[in-house]
Order: sequence, then structure tokens, then C-alpha cells
Amino acid sequence: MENIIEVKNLSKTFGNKIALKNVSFNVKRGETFGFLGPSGSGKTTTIKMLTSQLLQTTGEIKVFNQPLKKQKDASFMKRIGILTDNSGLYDRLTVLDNLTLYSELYNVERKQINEILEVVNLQNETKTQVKKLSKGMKQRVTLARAMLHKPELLFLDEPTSALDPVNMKHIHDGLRELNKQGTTIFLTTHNMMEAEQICDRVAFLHQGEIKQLDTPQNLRIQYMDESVTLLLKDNRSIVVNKDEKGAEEIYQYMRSGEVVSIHSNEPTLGEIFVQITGRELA
Ligand SMILES: Nc1ncnc2c1ncn2[C@@H]1O[C@H](COP(=O)(O)OP(=O)(O)OP(=O)(O)O)[C@@H](O)[C@H]1O
Repeated sequence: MENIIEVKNLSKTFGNKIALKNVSFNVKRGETFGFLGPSGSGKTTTIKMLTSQLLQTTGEIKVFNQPLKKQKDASFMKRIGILTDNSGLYDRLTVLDNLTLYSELYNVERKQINEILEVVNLQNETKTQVKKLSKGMKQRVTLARAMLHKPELLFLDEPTSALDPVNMKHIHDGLRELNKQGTTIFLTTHNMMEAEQICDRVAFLHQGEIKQLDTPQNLRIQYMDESVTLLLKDNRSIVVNKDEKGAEEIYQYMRSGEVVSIHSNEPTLGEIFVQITGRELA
């Protein structure tokens, strides 16, 4: 699969503060790629450099097969969508007027606004002024705006940080659908559940460096415990090693008909992150 983003030896320093250290990765066309890291690990800095909002100190970035600096033009901006914390919404305008303004800029059909409003669950707030919305609602309008023109490549910086579980699910469903329709998604998050649910591959960022990069499934297998858990009929659960002795134990429990279920002890992405970096994601 063709790379839509190529990053080689990327670094960024602010004065003597190193925000990003020699980071390299590729994002394939069609995938949802997650950049996971705790606060201050360099996620926003990376998104800003990938979207031409910030210049790198050293390293190369290619987007759509072109070095990035040559592309800061309208045609490039039309191919991407960006959600960052600075919302850029017009506070005194309604939700609908904000999106209409944007749709005119990007030649988006009116019916697409209604579609997107449903994706972000704001179909009943179209006439509400943005200044009267809650933080989570504003985040959803900003997200709607970033997705409205169904960009080839969508950058989302912590897209669901202010959302409750119901709206988070709405957004995840919407992102999956957009991805199915062909949008490549690059998202940052410190929410490992979010990453597990929607990302095809994830990079673990810690203090400006990529510590791991793989599919969630491969990471879970790589860091899997050498044991399995048996749930028995009397509600006991026992942990058995994956060795000859363990096999014998499992055999005995199976023979006596006590086993309800057996499952492997796969760690969550959050647990893997702690194993690698010694600190929590959130
Ligand atoms: N304009 C700036 N000037 C100086 N230092 C900066 C600037 N922007 C970011 N930094 C520093 O770079 C590091 C990475 O910051 P960045 O905002 O990329 O982290 P992040 O992973 O997005 O964190 P968060 O989840 O809190 O948004 C931090 O130590 C931050 O203080």
C-alpha cells in the first residue's frame, strides 16, 4: 500500500527544549494511524509539523509524495482536514452557519452538512449559537468542520478528549465510516481504548521519541503474558503457565468438566505503554 505520509529523522526543538527526537514513520493510504503518548510527549508538535503549521528543526516530511514545504497552498489544504485545539469557530454564528461558511469555501454540497451533523450528533443544535454550546459540543462542531469536505487525509489532535462515552461512540462510528469511504486518518490520543477501537496501527510516543510502532494486535501478542486464565464452574479463576506443567493442569481441569472458559492474558495498550515507558498514558 502506498504511503500517504513519510517522516524521516524528524526533530523539533524550542530553544533548548527538545520536543521531538529523530522520529521516523510512514502512514499508509487508507489506514487509521494513532499517535499515542502522555501530555507533553510531542503529539501536537508532530501534527502541527505534518500540517505545515510549524517548521521542523531537522528531518524530512513528505505528504502525498511531495516534500511538505512546497505544498502550503490551497490545493494541499483542500486535500486535508485538521482538528486541533484552536477551534477557529465563529462564536456568534450558529452551528449551521459556521458549517455553511466552511462548505462554501470547500465547494461542499449542502446535504453533506446534514450528513456530518448526524455523524457528530448535533442535528438538533443547528440553530444554536456556538458561544452557547458546551465544550464537548464545540469540539463536535470543530470535528464536523474538519470532516465536512471528506478529505483524503484527516489530522485529529485528541478528537474526543472532551466527550462523554455516548458521543465518543458516535464519533468513532463516524470516523470508521469516513475511513471506509477512503479517508486516511492520523490521530493523536492519550486514550488507549480509543486507539484499540479505531486504529489500524499505533506509535507509542514518549518524551519525543517513538518507542514502539505496530498494530494493536501485534503489540498485544508481543507483550503477552506467558500464561492463560481458566474460569472454573465454582467461579474460581486460576492462572496457568503456558508450559508442560500448565498443559497437564488444564488437561486435568478439562477432564473433570470444571472449565467454563480459557482465555489468554493479553495486555491492554495502556499496560504495554507502562511496561515500555514506566509511566501511565493519561
Ligand atoms: N511553542 C512552544 N514553545 C516552547 N515549548 C513548546 C512549544 N510547543 C510545545 N512545547 C514543548 O514541547 C513538548 C511537546 O509538546 P506537545 O504540545 O507537542 O505535547 P503533546 O503530546 O501534544 O501534549 P498534550 O497532550 O498535553 O497536548 C512539551 O514539553 C512542550 O512544553
